[in-house]
Amino acid sequence: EPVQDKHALLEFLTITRPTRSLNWNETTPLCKNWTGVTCNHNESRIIAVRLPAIGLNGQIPPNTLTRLTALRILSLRSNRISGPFPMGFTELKDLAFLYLEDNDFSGPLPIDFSVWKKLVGLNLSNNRFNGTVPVSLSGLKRLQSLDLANNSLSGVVPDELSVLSSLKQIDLSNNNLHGPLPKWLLRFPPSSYKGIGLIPPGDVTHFHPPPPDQTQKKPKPHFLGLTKTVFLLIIVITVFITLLAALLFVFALCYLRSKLGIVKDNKLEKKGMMMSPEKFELRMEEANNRLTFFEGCNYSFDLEDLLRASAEILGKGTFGTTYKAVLEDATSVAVKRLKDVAAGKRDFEQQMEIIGGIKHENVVELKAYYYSKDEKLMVYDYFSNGSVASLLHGNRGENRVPLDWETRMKIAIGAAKGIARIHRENNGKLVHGNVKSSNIFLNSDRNGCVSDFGLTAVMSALAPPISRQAGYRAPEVTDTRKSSQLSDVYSFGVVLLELLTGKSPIHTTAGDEIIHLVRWVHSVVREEWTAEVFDVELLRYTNIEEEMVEMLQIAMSCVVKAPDQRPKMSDLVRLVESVGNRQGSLETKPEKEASEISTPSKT
Ligand SMILES: Nc1ncnc2c1ncn2[C@@H]1O[C@H](COP(=O)(O)OP(=O)(O)OP(=O)(O)O)[C@@H](O)[C@H]1O
Repeated sequence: EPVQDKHALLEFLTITRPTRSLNWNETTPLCKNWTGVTCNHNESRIIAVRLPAIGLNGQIPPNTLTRLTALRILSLRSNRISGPFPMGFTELKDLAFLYLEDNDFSGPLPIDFSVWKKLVGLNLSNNRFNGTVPVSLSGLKRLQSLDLANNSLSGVVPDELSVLSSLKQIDLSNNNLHGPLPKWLLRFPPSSYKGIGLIPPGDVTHFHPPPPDQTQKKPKPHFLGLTKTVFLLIIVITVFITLLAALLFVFALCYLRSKLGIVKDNKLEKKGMMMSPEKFELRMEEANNRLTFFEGCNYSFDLEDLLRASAEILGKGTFGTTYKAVLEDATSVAVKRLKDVAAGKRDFEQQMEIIGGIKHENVVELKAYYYSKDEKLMVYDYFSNGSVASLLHGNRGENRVPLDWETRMKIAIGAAKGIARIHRENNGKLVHGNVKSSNIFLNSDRNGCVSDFGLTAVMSALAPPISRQAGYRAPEVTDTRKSSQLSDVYSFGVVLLELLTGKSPIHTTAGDEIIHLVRWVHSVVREEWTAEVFDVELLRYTNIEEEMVEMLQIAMSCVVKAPDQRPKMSDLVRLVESVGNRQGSLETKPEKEASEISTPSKT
């Protein structure tokens, strides 16, 4: 463990006291546990510190972070750090990425940037830096992205920066820069230098008074009148052209914004794609929004990190698409990208607060969310073992590991407890709204825990029914907003049937007949062929029949048509637990191989 680096960070923490608490502790292993900190391969040095939006205030204390001389990534963005650019950073010669944007830094930029020869990304935007753009930036041969937007930089844009051949993005917009627009800057989009007084070559909109004509005689009164008219005419024409240009600019901006929406959408869906900081900046300007983390969340990344992360689609569901995102520091998270959100920002945020406020071992915790006009995201821990749906129905090949009875019971008990917990929230009014096996995961104790709840309240009422959900949907639920706690009970009953039968809620037979699980179970039970209902994979256990039948009865009581005849979730916890806790149930061992079993059949 890098002890020296650890002390430097602890000193930094003691002095700065961020408003969001960090889990940095002298006694815990830094490289494994500390939020926002990444070590090198052999854990001898810290190579990355990412502390975005943790409420850092005041100046960076000297001789703290600057002792982390192996640092390659430093992100202190989106805090309230003030004071001059920390000159001690010259010690951090290995820095490849420096993110200090969205702070309150002021004063001039360092004169000599050549000390950070390895810099690839530099973002100092949205501060109050003044002075000139340092010529020494031209020495950063690896620099790919430079963002100095929204500061008070003045002077001209140095022509010397033309040598930055690796530069892919630059943003100098909204500064007090003036003078001619350097030719090299023209290879970047106009948004890179919008809002500054640079004069494009051959600009006709700038009025240059004609040089005084020495040979001209003193103008006669009528001639003077005519000059005035011409002068006024020029002013009118100039004003007209300027207005026209402004109008065109606004149109162009709107067009660009709508375009960016599409670009971003596509990118998110492509693995490993990155959104350019300048486009991102524009989006952020538009939304003025950040990821909102819930208390106790030990993640330390922000939206930009998330958008940069490599992403893989896990699946498309009722409320949107879920991605697995792998961040720079190898953390994996599941990001749900919602579609058809009807709620406004305030209602959405309120609902997220309700959802994120639930901390329970059987409820998948919402870690963070994001809301903007065009994008609504929810961030969860990623469950690498997959959902109960994939454990039950996935991998039918040779190396399939059947889900044993003990695990199925733990899933049922855990899910019941989780849903019951959700039903107690918001004065007992919160509805899960989407109980199904693909929304149930195994927690660290291999108990079921439920996810993807509380969304019906914010979604559009017209969400089209999706067949996969249809199998779980109670008959009275004609659109997703009509979900209730009793319709959750119905869906939970379907999950129980799924666990007992090993069949999907809607599936097709070999003869392409569509089978609705609830109806099928009803028909089989009615004909008193109950044993035929159970999953073949369960029939190898000889001492669980009674429990299976009891569970089947519980499941059937949940899926009755009349909502008020269904049990409450709190009752179900007791019922399911009483079956699960039965002596022997949780220690059942298979006694027969699946191949030895002959299932009862209708004859
Ligand atoms: N936190 C997570 N970790 C791992 N996989 C997840 C996570 N959240 C969702 N998934 C998986 O991603 C896929 C898509 O999930 P999503 O919730 O978007 O759709 P769904 O569960 O199929 O339908 P619905 O939107 O109706 O819940 C599913 O297979 C789901 O199990």
